[in-house]
Amino acid sequence: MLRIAVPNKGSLSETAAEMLAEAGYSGRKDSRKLVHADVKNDVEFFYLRPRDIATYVGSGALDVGITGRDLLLDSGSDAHEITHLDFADSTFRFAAPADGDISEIEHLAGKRVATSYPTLVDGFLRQRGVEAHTVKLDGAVESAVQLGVADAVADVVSTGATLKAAGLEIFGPVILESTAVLIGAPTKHEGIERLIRRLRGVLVARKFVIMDYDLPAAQLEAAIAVAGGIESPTVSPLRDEDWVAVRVMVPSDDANTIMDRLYELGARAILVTAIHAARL
Ligand SMILES: Nc1ncnc2c1ncn2[C@@H]1O[C@H](COP(=O)(O)OP(=O)(O)OP(=O)(O)O)[C@@H](O)[C@H]1O
Ligand SMILES: O=P(O)(O)OC[C@H]1O[C@H](OP(=O)(O)OP(=O)(O)O)[C@H](O)[C@@H]1O
Ligand SMILES: [Mg+2]
Repeated sequence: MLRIAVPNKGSLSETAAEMLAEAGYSGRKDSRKLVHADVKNDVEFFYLRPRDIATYVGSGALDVGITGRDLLLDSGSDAHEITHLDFADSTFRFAAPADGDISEIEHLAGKRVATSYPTLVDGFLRQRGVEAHTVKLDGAVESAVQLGVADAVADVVSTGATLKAAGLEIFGPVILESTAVLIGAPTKHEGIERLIRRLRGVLVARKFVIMDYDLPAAQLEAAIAVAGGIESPTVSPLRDEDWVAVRVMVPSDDANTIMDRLYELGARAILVTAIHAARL
């Protein structure tokens, strides 16, 4: 049985559970349950704190897990990143009071930096020869400066709203671009390939839609230049020989722009449908 670590709470847990459900796995029904076996698919899920997942997978106790790239790197574990999962995108940045005297990484020398990711931050500062003191906090790191326990922070930034509300401003280089990732144990379990294929299928189903349209045959090359599909569009004859029917996968975010451009080329009856599952 493939043993899979999934986040039991926090920002990653809901989407991770949704993706596994879309990949055809059964999940726990009761949010307090810590283990769930999906016997039909020969996998067992362990619901763990996101921060602990890399430790379990790196030790080989579990075969694979879903966590954040920032948490993986901060853990220092032997687990490795297999693939990104396209959610929980964030950057990891330094920030300090907007009107203060810290605006470059060098200004952190001798200062206190609050963070929930001390290994990551210490390593980054050391690499750049800056000697600062990290203050380890569990969360709500943005309040540390206002409350006087630190001079600057290093934390996850998504919209930037939390930093702004705390009167802090980003400075210095990007410490890390993070995202949710699938991580694997040092020794590979044979069942992992099927899980990866299923999750990649979910990513495609989430990211792409199918577009069907009818087009004057003479415009085919121009239309393919607008939307070329993943490999090559399906082109079928219509009863009227001057027209063809085209089917192509397009990124869902671009669907409306592509429809506009195809319409301008003469395409008609443009239909967009969702993909429920995919194996490319
Ligand atoms: N606002 C956010 N946007 C995107 N990703 C985020 C955000 N906040 C946290 N993350 C990501 O979620 C992961 C942290 O998981 P964790 O469960 O600790 O989230 P959390 O929301 O901080 O949970 P907690 O309830 O303990 O605060 C990290 O990979 C981090 O980059
Ligand atoms: O840039 P933003 O969109 O404002 O998001 C970033 C904030 O989100 C997370 O906090 P979370 O809600 O997880 O609380 P925490 O600090 O207690 O972990 C993260 O730690 C930042 O504080
Ligand atoms: Mg958080």
